[in-house]
Amino acid sequence: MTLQKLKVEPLTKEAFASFGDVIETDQRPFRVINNGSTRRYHALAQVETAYPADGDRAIISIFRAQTTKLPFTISMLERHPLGSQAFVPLLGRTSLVVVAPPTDSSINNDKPQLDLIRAFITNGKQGINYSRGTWHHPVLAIGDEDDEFLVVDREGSGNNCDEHFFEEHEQMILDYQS
Ligand SMILES: NC(=O)N[C@@H](O)C(=O)O
Ligand code: NI
Repeated sequence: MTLQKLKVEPLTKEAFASFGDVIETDQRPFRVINNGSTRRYHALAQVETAYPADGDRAIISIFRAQTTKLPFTISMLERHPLGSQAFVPLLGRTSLVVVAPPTDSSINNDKPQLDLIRAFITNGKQGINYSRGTWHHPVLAIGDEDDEFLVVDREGSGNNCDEHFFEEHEQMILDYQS
């Protein structure tokens, strides 16, 4: 059985719009602050939490991710129905991002739409913020050694991680040569 190979696209704000935000400074507006010494690239992304009145909190973590050996089989995607999740590279390395648009978590057997799954390569300076409910593969570091990301996501009550495992014939191959 030949699995579909995902086309890897360069990450851009426009291409990623239905999945979330790209956190970057290239071509972005800024405010000059601190007596002219600093550019503030303001509100590049919004942290979403489902139940702020019930104590949902936005938290900041660091993920040290082992490198993913390519080619890699995408056998599952996950989503966070109760909040957004942002990954910002700390070591300036490129990484791969595999996403599908959010779907209606209120219906049974809700799952990613196979034909809408897309793969992106970051430029090493770009971070991403998955919108609440965006299907995505867990972090995919592809450098020669472990990578590190600053992660901003939601802490609170309830299940905030749905996983969907594909049928074997639905799995996809992810590969990338720089
Ligand atoms: N589970 C967890 O904290 N990490 C994943 O959500 C991920 O997207 O890597
Ligand atoms: Ni996640």
